[in-house]
Amino acid sequence: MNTKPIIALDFPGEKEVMGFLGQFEEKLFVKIGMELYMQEGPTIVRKVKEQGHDIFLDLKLHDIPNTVKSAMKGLAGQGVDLVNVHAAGGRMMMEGALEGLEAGTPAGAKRAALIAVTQLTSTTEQRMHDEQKIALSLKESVLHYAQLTKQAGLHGVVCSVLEAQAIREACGDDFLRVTPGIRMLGGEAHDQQRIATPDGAKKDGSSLIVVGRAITGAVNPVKAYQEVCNLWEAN
Ligand SMILES: O=C(O)c1cc(=O)[nH]c(=O)n1[C@@H]1O[C@H](COP(=O)(O)O)[C@@H](O)[C@H]1O
Repeated sequence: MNTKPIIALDFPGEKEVMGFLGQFEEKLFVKIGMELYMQEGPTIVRKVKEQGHDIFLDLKLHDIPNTVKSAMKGLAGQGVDLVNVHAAGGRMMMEGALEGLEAGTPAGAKRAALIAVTQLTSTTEQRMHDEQKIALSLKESVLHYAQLTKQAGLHGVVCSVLEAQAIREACGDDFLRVTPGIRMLGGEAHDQQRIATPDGAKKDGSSLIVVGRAITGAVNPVKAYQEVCNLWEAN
């Protein structure tokens, strides 16, 4: 798997995406999430893919097993490299997602890696207790979801950097820890609660980092991306 920082293309439409990507000379690893996909659909996936970039399609599926299986079957034909579901959907749902992905991947094509979101990086332990009524610590909840995800046969999880090391120890180094909530030192957190710097992420056990606004909101996105890469690759 490509280990470059994944840039979250959280833009309202194709025009903004192409304007952004046009500033880069190298091939990137990008994330197409709900904001963009709801506007542009599979077309934007195809167009970004045609430019040679790797794609994490982040639609965070969470439904009954049969529905997620069928949806994944459809997504599998879009040629993306990484896709996700919510671990809270349960083991059967995750197994269904994997089956759908296998069934929908065209013969001879490489199957996308499948990961599950544990606790969103915008969640605090207090909010998890109050709103989800989970009585564990946040780290225990994330670890529980990671182990459930591993039992279901998926390739890894989305978590914050704060839990990455514990997941590596419990689930092994090959089990992906994909960590959003990345900020440069002193950068604005926005709606994120569990944040870390790119070098902190590397030191604390992330396998891949997802970076959105620290790059897309920068005056010079190419320079910001290079700074993130330098910190991520330094250790
Ligand atoms: O699955 C994700 O990618 C995801 C999970 C999570 O727990 N937290 C999280 O922020 N994300 C995504 O990662 C990106 C983070 O964006 P920034 O906060 O702008 O860096 C967004 O596109 C989120 O949708």
